[in-house]
Amino acid sequence: VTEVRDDGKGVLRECLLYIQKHLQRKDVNGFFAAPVNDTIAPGYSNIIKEPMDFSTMLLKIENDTYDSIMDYKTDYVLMCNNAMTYNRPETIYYKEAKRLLQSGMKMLSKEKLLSMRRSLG
Ligand SMILES: COc1ccc(C(=O)NC2CCC2)cc1-c1cc(C(C)=O)n2cccnc12
Repeated sequence: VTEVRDDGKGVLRECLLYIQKHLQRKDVNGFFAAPVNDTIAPGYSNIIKEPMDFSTMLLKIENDTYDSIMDYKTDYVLMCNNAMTYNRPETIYYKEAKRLLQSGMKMLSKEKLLSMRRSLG
């Protein structure tokens, strides 16, 4: 049996792709699928200094930019917080961001990650 020598980044990439697939499924309208631009959101680039969206996070996963799941979680929280900063609480974007944040924190909870790490061996 040839032992699969992994540089470690491969395992992390697989985990992150799995996590992103499940988290992005919650974004049914695709509001977080691509960068927000000033045309659909007036003044967005003046208010949000560090934009983030799922397509950018996917690129970072594929380029092995993240060095841990917690590193990925930082971008995920940033994406949700941006939406809760720019949009008023009564908007669909704020409400979706709040929902994404809650479901994401369950998936990215310490317990969950520990059990995932244990199952990966
Ligand atoms: C990639 O971002 C988007 C893509 C598509 C849509 C969209 O289909 N909007 C229609 C639903 C009512 C208009 C909205 C957004 C969108 C996301 C956001 C976020 C995430 O703040 N946003 C804020 C204000 C206005 N539009 C948006």
